[in-house]
Amino acid sequence: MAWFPIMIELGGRPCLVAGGGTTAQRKARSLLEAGALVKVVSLRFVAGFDSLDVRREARAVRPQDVQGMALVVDATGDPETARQLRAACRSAGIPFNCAAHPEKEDAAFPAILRRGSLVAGISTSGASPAAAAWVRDRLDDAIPDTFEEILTQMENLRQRAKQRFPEQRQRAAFLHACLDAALEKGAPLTAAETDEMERTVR
Ligand SMILES: C[C@@]1(CC(=O)O)c2cc3[nH]c(cc4nc(cc5[nH]c(cc(n2)[C@H]1CCC(=O)O)[C@@](C)(CC(=O)O)[C@@H]5CCC(=O)O)C(CC(=O)O)=C4CCC(=O)O)c(CCC(=O)O)c3CC(=O)O
Ligand SMILES: NC(=O)C1=CN([C@@H]2O[C@H](COP(=O)(O)OP(=O)(O)OC[C@H]3O[C@@H](n4cnc5c(N)ncnc54)[C@H](O)[C@@H]3O)[C@@H](O)[C@H]2O)C=CC1
Repeated sequence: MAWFPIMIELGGRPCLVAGGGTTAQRKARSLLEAGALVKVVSLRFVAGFDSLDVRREARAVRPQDVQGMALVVDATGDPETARQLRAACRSAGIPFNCAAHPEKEDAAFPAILRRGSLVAGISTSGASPAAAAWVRDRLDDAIPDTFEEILTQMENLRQRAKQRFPEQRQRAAFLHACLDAALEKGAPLTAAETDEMERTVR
């Protein structure tokens, strides 16, 4: 296995989940957290779907269902359904995730950590989803509670650095110095502290 991690924009984009079991429920929730418009087609649905903001269709899934989707997830556990959906996705150029047969998929779900703008996806190349989740949880423990606020400040400081420093080298030095100082302090810097950083770098 040699998987390449890539971030894909799913906000406001339609995604199909085939199957209505607990695995489909977890995949659907994960897609909703990314802002996707989720349609779930399944013969039956577990009760957990009642609290999810998805469009449900109670029927067998068909290859035509993949049309117009940004991503398709098969969580039916049925090899023939997986084969048909994968073929339909392949010919339409749509990324396909198969919960039960990783060897048949083009895309896998990692264990995900979200903290404001931070998104981390951890994979073990299919070896152990439990181990991927364990690494995600350790990462979660290691990142301070204030990280989200610091990240918001860093986003603003990047705009400021682009305006104030003509050279990339200065911009990078300023941004690294601000990040190190904020993490050391455990909170976003004050205006006086960022002004001081700017003077130091000049
Ligand atoms: C290849 C991959 C394809 C994909 O689903 O995209 C895949 C495949 C399979 N998973 C199986 C089982 C379980 N998976 C989970 C949970 C998660 N599985 C996830 C991802 C992936 N699972 C992809 C690779 C990820 C990587 O590279 O590491 C996570 C990270 C993300 C997510 O699903 O959203 C999420 C943790 C999320 C979290 O905690 O946040 C649990 C629940 C638990 O752990 O309690 C169990 C039951 C316990 C167990 O079996 O360990 C089986 C065997 C099924 C069987 O036995 O019938 C297969 C098929 C096979 O391997 O053959
Ligand atoms: N990737 C992962 O993280 C995990 C994958 N799995 C695998 O994923 C598969 C699904 O797991 P569960 O949700 O526990 O199974 P499940 O049997 O509870 O759910 C399967 C769902 O698919 C529906 N379905 C079956 N054939 C269909 C069809 N042709 N059209 C529409 N709907 C159809 C069923 O009505 C049911 O709702 C299993 O094969 C399991 O081995 C299981 C756990 C985790």
